[in-house]
Amino acid sequence: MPDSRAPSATDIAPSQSPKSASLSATSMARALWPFVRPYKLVLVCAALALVFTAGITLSIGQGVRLLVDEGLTGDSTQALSHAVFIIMVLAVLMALGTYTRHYLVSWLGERVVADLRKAVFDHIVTLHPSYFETNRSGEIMSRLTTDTTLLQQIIGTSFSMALRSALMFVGALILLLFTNLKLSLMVLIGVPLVLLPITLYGRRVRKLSKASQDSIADVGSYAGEIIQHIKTVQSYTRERHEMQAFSGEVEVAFGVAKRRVRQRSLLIAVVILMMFGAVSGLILVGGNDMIAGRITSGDLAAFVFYAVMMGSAVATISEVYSELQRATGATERLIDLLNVKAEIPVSEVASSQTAGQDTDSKVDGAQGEAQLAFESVTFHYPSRPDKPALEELSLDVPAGKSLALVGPSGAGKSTMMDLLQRFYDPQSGRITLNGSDIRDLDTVVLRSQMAVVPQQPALFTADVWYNLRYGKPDASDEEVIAAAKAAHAHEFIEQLPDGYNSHLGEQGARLSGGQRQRLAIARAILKDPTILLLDEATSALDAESEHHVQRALETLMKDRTTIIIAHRLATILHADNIAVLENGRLVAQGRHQQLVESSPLYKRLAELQFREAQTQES
Ligand SMILES: Nc1ncnc2c1ncn2[C@@H]1O[C@H](COP(=O)(O)OP(=O)(O)OP(=O)(O)O)[C@@H](O)[C@H]1O
Repeated sequence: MPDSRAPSATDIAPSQSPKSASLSATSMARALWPFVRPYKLVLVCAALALVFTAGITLSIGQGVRLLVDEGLTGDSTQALSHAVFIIMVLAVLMALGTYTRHYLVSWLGERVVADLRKAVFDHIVTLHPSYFETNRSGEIMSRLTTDTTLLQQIIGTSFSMALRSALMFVGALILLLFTNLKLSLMVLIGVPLVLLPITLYGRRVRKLSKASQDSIADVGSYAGEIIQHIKTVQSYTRERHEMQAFSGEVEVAFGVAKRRVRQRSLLIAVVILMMFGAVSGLILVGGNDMIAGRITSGDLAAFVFYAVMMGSAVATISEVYSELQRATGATERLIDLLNVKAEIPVSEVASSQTAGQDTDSKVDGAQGEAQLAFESVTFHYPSRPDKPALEELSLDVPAGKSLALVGPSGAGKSTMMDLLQRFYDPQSGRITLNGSDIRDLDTVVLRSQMAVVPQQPALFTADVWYNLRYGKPDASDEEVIAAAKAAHAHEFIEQLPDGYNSHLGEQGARLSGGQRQRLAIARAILKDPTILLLDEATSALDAESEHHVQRALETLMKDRTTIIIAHRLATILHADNIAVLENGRLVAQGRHQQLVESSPLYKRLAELQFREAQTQES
């Protein structure tokens, strides 16, 4: 049975350059081969079944000849039953062979595509965040779904159809030549004559079907957008307008579909006419030969059988050929995606985790005290090479102490957090953890020591348990509840419709900003990191929420090395050190009182904070 090792992105031949021009069918096969290779045995069995059924189908022609000559036109009932018996045996063998072929080939298509999807997804989650800034998520999703489905069709159906048709064509041709040379030549000339117009016409119909599919996709995305923005639509009372606009989209789709249906109906009519015309021609010539006694009626019947078989084999091959062209596009896009290099090296620990090895010891060994330092760090975002987001920045955060970052919007505060987590590496200078460059650490070892509480905490469409355990999946229920209590989240969680089993996320329970932050804080408390990266919510929380969040944060920050993008005065006042940033540079650092006296920028920012705090209190 199949080898269980599924290929990974690294199995792809490096010679496949991402910029390669449109792939040829052979290079497509070469690109996909690593995914098919583990299932060689299935492939061989499927090929055997295919050859077997093709052989049986071809021998049915001989059965037909026997049936006509001995059974139908002869006068022995025994010969008739004998001929029917042979046909039945052939039919049973064909059914068995077809079952095996169909099952194995479809299995192979599904299996290969499942592996391909996994390889693409596994690769995507290791990619650099900036990749997702330049590539739309919808496009990446469609590669995972639409492109892979197309390949499944090719591997699972079309390819075996083409192979079968090729075998049939050659087999039928040989049998024809043996039976009657004159009629065979007629077929050889007739098949292309009949197929050419059908193929050309078929291409037009296919183009229209693609247009039709596209316009249906437009209808879908139009409806999707309206549903997503339904509140805006209703509050601006645009329902009628949207109905009309949608109706317009639907009518366009109908118009395209109508043209396609008309062409397709015409194509069917043409096919019928041409096929019957060609067969009638054969019967006319062959029938004359039969009357003249040069061939038997069975020969003629077998002849027509093989001629039709050849015609449909050629038709199938031309159909598959155009599908293959669509599939090369899909393969190319998938291979390009698999070839995108992760700029930050993929973690060895993460790779061995996927391979099921024990990695806890490596990760745990890195825990302990955490002293952080930025040493003359200069960093440009890849999309902004001319403007540094951080410039010659040097800062120390002693183990267990807190550093508050303040500064106007765009000063570089979030960039510092990104660099600490190694979403990017600085172009010059270095960031150290306990004296060693974080570039020398495995990303999993580095990130496992950190917990991040972002401004807009990400909640997954799952229950509270799952969301809180995200950073520590093996935490017990008691540990989760203790973390929620420490984060002042337990009470409101209990009040949710299903308590800890309530579903959150997109369509889940609606949580306030403060509640979301407290869930994120609980998640961080549960992870129990040595380094804490906090981005305080900028939107004003109500006094009670603010109080809860502040107390939760105090619990969380205790004895941990903390870097916090501070928007609240209380946080700033309690920080061990405050760094004032402006345009990517460190302009001042110290405690609150020192800075009020020494830094005009800080003084201004602090005054704004005071004013806001006072307004909120009054
Ligand atoms: N992904 C990105 N690609 C290119 N430039 C970016 C990217 N993210 C941020 N920048 C730029 O880098 C600079 C620093 O941005 P950063 O987000 O670190 O500022 P910030 O101090 O966190 O601001 P805010 O308080 O508004 O969040 C800004 O000029 C910003 O436009």
